[in-house]
Amino acid sequence: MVSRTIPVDLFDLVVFGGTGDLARRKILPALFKRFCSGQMADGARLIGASRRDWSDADYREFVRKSLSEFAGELALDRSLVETFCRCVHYVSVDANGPRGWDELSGLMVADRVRAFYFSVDPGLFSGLSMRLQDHELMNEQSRVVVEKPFGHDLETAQALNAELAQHFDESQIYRIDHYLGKETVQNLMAVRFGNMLFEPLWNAQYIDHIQITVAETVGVDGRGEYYESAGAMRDMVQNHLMQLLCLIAMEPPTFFDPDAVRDEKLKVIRALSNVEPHHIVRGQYTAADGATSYREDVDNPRSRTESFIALKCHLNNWRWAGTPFYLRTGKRMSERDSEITVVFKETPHAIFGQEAGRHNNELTIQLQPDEGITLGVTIKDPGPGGMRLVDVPLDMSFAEALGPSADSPDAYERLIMDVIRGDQTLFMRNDEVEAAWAWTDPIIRGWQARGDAPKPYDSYSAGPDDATMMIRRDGREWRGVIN
Ligand SMILES: NC(=O)C1=CN([C@@H]2O[C@H](COP(=O)(O)OP(=O)(O)OC[C@H]3O[C@@H](n4cnc5c(N)ncnc54)[C@H](OP(=O)(O)O)[C@@H]3O)[C@@H](O)[C@H]2O)C=CC1
Ligand SMILES: O=C1O[C@H](COP(=O)(O)O)[C@@H](O)[C@H](O)[C@H]1O
Repeated sequence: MVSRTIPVDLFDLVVFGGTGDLARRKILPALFKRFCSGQMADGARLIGASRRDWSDADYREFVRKSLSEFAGELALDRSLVETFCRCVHYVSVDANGPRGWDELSGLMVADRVRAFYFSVDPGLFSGLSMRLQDHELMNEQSRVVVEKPFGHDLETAQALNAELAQHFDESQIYRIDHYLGKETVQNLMAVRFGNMLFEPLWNAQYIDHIQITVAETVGVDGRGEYYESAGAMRDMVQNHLMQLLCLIAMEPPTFFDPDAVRDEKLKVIRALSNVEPHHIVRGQYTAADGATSYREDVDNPRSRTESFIALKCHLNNWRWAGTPFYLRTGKRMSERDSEITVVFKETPHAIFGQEAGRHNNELTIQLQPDEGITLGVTIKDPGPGGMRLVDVPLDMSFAEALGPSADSPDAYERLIMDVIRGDQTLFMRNDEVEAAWAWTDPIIRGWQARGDAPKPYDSYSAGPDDATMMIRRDGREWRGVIN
């Protein structure tokens, strides 16, 4: 089942790195699903580009395999797959040399949107940008899509921004953070700014603290080399968790338009305080339950890279002064669970007495799996036992509440269509990315200077005990299934 939508303008989507892992697992299936939904107008094309000497037919075969593996039931419909494949082309292009550029140029059609997706190593961005310009491939409706990682630190991110700015206008650059394309993440904005109910209470006066957890059961899989140089802080916190924090904490933008939203997010990042060393716990998974250790996975018996991080931070602004934000993310944890929990303060006075129990309302925004939003409300425990209080959930499971139309498109489906529509709201601006690095860098430099080693934790566990102790010292507990 795919959500049907009106077609976007006619486009050519050129995927540099079209034969790579990301294209195979995410980009091609996402485009196919949008095709099935009727969102790709007749004549729109996907053009795969990479060095290998393939024909259209070879690439179509690659696309068929990708769809059968990653596009679910839709890919069982062979006539759909074959009709889609007729929109698919391939050019052999070298980002670092002259090969293929004239051919690519010759393939382009005037008067349609051109999106150039850089799904390659960031070391190739410069060559691609230069050649796109030299071959006059950019028209007034052209965009470039840039994958993560966007830099390794502030300095490299600034250099990358400067490099891109030499060739493209900021309005043409779409920096992907796929978390922003997740349906529930967008719903977070709808819930906050589409209801009168929450916003008056959305501040330090009523909110005790906020938790953001993004836990994965997978390890680093085949990405050991990249991950060794990144770790959880650069891989997840600097971008995905930061974006979630922004959306939960930002002021209401005046309009739902790209710059209004990104201006507000930027203010949040700039308001982040430095993180004290004792408010950070780094961990590294060890072998357990038949699973390999992190060090085995990355083939480095001395690795000090973190596969888990938990930290407490504050926002230095009027709305949030005094409200801690607890962030944690890790690989090889006991469950796949991404959620944000907003824990409200207790009522100021316990009219039913302490023996009735006191409770905090909690708003839980579940990103994955099973997207939904739950509000914990305190009621009387039923029965004749007197006034005892109990929490019950007011549940907004999207699938139950909205039926089949709640079927969420994958983040890449949404984001690729936004690129074609020319809507940058869910993409990161240059200053946002740099501000995120400016906050991240001193934290990393701090633990490097102290020589801190990550704490070991068992694969498929809740992470290091120190993370539990960190929040417990504040008289609080991690929420959700991992605690
Ligand atoms: N895979 C993932 O899950 C994720 C990946 N990313 C990012 O996406 C980008 C791509 O990752 P991924 O797909 O995994 O990488 P892969 O190594 O699987 O693919 C790299 C692609 O680049 C092509 N390529 C390499 N050199 C050149 C060149 N000189 N000119 C033209 N094409 C070239 C390769 O094809 P050929 O060898 O034929 O040229 C291949 O298609 C990276 O920046 C990565 O960090 C981001 C999030 C998740
Ligand atoms: O960007 C990344 O995200 C994935 C997690 O994405 P999700 O959509 O499956 O939650 C993570 O595994 C990867 O390490 C990171 O680079």
